[in-house]
Amino acid sequence: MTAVVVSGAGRVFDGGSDAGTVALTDVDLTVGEGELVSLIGPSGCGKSTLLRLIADLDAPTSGSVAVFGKTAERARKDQDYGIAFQQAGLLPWRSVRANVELPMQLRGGAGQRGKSGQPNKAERAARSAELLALVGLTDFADHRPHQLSGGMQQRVAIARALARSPRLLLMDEPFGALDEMTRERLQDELLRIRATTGAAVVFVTHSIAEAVYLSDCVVVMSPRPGRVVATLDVPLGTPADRAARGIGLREDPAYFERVSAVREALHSGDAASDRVPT
Ligand SMILES: Nc1ncnc2c1ncn2[C@@H]1O[C@H](COP(=O)(O)OP(=O)(O)OP(=O)(O)O)[C@@H](O)[C@H]1O
Repeated sequence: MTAVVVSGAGRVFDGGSDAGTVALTDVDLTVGEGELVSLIGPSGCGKSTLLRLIADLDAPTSGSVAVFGKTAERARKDQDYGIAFQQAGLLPWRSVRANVELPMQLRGGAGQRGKSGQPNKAERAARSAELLALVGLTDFADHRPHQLSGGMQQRVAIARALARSPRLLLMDEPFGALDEMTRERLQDELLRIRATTGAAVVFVTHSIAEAVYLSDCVVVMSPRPGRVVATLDVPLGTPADRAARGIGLREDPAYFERVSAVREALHSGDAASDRVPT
């Protein structure tokens, strides 16, 4: 089943006495099961707004959003997706382990409760141990977030997003605040996590290189009002292949070719835009 289908979605923010801000117009987006799709475009083009529509943190003013064939609201209530944003957003008074276990302690949707109920304490402990091993933080389970580096905190946030084994991850510049070395390491970890979990991902980024390295498909958006100006496939192998190649992939001519193609699409989107300069 398709993970996400956005059809003709628009979002106009009410401007009070003004005409309002048209953030998105007529956006179509499809994310297949297990696929990683990046959204890239200039600042203010509506990438975060689009992600928020998928997460049901906001509603479109036109068009529709479906997540695994359900309304976005139903998918949110069923905890069908995990979210990771630029700021890790960990609870400072909780240990790393307790942060990862948090989504398992919150009540799930009706579907979730009907199926298997909430995980008990032993199940939560087993799951958090598994996830902390996945992101390489087993030795830090009892630390508090402030005792970790920014990159480690972001890994905790990713582990937390995976807690309920979602089939979909929504990530808004999750590595944006990190230095280049840490960022590349976490990109490799995300490829590995995808290879392990098979989760689909919608990934917002400003980095062309990051989008190409991680994605099966890069969706290029125009300056505001955001529209999809190009959808580029990135046939550089499965997540497992890419993770295994690591630096070799970053130096592959096929990778550079895709980086150039995305850059050209971004610039032609800029030129084609009817944006009024601000
Ligand atoms: N809650 C809101 N109220 C009014 N306008 C908003 C709101 N949220 C976003 N906007 C406007 O919608 C447009 C798109 O914003 P959005 O944050 O989605 O862009 P973005 O592409 O994610 O930007 P960036 O790359 O800088 O993070 C902007 O013009 C912004 O001012």
